[in-house]
Amino acid sequence: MRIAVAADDAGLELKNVLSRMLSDDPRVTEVQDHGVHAPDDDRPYPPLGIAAAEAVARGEADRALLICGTGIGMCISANKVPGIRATVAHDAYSVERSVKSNDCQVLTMGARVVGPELAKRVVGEWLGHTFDPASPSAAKVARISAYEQS
Ligand SMILES: O=C(CO)[C@H](O)COP(=O)(O)O
Repeated sequence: MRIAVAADDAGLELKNVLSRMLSDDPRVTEVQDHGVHAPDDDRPYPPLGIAAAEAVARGEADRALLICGTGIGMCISANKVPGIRATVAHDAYSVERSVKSNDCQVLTMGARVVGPELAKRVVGEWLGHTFDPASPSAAKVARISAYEQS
């Protein structure tokens, strides 16, 4: 699985922790880091999250993991990219349903909301879930896509 990651300065430290974890995970074949890379880089979250979400939309990454202070700004930004379904989540059940019910390709987290150990646990679980296009949820997700395309 190819994962695009991005964070603003509030999320940089957690992004680095999670990127290292992803790089060590055998399920992950590539981590694409869209920045920021230094704590004095104060670029705002929208272009960073949008760049990572666009990589998913173009098929260059399978999923994206985006970090800001709350995860909310990254989530709103990523959801503006056509074809992207992004969610903020900090718990195991929500990340599971975000994939299995909603076919979300983007997970966003808040570095000011969740600690690194819980975040690592939740991201590890996230990697293990896949969407079943034959499930009853698929028709509901298709309704979202149809609205977007109309
Ligand atoms: O959490 C953020 C956006 O949702 C971001 O890290 C900080 O945004 P700000 O409160 O507007 O500075």
